[in-house]
Amino acid sequence: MDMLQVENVAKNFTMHLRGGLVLPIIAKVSFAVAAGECVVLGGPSGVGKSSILKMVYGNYGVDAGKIMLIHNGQMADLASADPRQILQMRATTIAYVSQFLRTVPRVSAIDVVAEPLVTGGTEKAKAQDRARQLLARLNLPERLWSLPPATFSGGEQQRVNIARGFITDHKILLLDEPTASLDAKNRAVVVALIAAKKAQGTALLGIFHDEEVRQQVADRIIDVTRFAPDLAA
Ligand SMILES: Nc1ncnc2c1ncn2[C@@H]1O[C@H](COP(=O)(O)OP(=O)(O)OP(=O)(O)O)[C@@H](O)[C@H]1O
Repeated sequence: MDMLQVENVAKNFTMHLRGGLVLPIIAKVSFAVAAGECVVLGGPSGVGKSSILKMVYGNYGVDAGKIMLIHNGQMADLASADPRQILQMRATTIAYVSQFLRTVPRVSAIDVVAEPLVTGGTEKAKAQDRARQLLARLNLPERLWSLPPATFSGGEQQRVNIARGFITDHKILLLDEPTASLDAKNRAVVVALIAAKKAQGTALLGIFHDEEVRQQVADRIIDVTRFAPDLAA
């Protein structure tokens, strides 16, 4: 069953500082991701992979097309959803591991990780237990768990970010280079966590530059070059 269907999506960027110049980035982006499948976006740097992920998460607006997902048992179009609806979709349906953790002052790593579960109504102590399990699995030293991640290393912050993205049972999980700053041992943990999500029926859509990781996780690779806009039109 398709959990996510991207249909004829297009994205332009308008350069307001350059007299409103419109840059077409991608067009006619169409693909689907089924439950239990990991689809990887491929293609050269600058081709639009991150832009697609940001549109699917609602961070970037969409200039044309639809982003259909099963939300609360019904098909819904994220591309035309209002901000309040997008936040509801993020609370229950669609999760995202960004390239970099956005740290919040004075919030401990455990609470940063537990927050998406608490927001979804899980009791705080239970959410923190789950957060501890994930941080241990990702080999984050226990002495760091109660500290705010602002001073953590790049790889430590990324592991907090991964734990936060993987803690819920959302049916769609977006991954923007989750293994980029990790060592081999922790890359292998992330590959195993992805396999577990697939086995649970999660639909995963991601960007992985590491060829070995990509081969291990991808059921299908979509070359985004094929969505380059037809500039002759
Ligand atoms: N907010 C923005 N404003 C203007 N142009 C943007 C914006 N975001 C992305 N772009 C442009 O859109 C194009 C696609 O960028 P995107 O980050 O999606 O590519 P990518 O395939 O993910 O690249 P990489 O592999 O290097 O991360 C690039 O030419 C980029 O400069």
